[in-house]
Amino acid sequence: MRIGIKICGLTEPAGLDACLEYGADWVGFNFFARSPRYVTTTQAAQLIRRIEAAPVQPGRVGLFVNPTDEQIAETLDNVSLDILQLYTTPERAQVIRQKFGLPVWLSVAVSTQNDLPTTALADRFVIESRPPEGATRPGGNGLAFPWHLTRAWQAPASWMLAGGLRPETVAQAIRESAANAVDVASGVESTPGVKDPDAIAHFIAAARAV
Ligand SMILES: O=C(O)c1ccccc1NCC(=O)[C@H](O)[C@H](O)COP(=O)(O)O
Repeated sequence: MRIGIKICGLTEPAGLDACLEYGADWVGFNFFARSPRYVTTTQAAQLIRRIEAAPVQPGRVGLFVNPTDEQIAETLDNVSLDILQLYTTPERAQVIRQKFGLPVWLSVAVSTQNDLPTTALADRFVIESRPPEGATRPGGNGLAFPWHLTRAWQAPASWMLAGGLRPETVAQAIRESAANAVDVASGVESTPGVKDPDAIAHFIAAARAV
């Protein structure tokens, strides 16, 4: 099985170029202003020009936290995205999907088995750790949940595993969770918001070797 890999929160060319060189399937651009990985639409559009010049192009995922229609529309006017990753309710995600005509990936915060979704309310679920009390953002906290929780789950749609993955843990996480796709942000960074090209290379190699 080939594991799908998303590297999230690209902010600068070196990190993006590593994703292109080592073959990430998707790259994520974070439009949540309070994130250390936040990019403006101008920055995202500049990075996407590098993708457009590449021979093999990863999918472009835009990440939004409780966005208004206006925020999404303004972003799509300036940035060519393939997928919207949303931190919002399933109902709102459906409305956004209808309105903008792009696949929607819905992030789901998990700490117990009961948190796992049972109906196909998105094109894909991003199954990630519930943020700790007092967290200032709903994702990108570098926190893992017990990976075995997803093993017996009858997933109603495609999904990917996220939260606290690192080059040295991703293989174990895939085995324990039975995920066929993974998502990482902070685990491949040298400092918050700056990707480490070597860590990206190691993460992708480790995941693909499972
Ligand atoms: O990265 C952020 O700062 C962030 C802010 C708000 C919502 C989501 C955010 N990140 C999401 C991701 O990058 C990933 O989907 C996932 O949460 C993995 O993050 P990490 O635990 O850092 O690998």
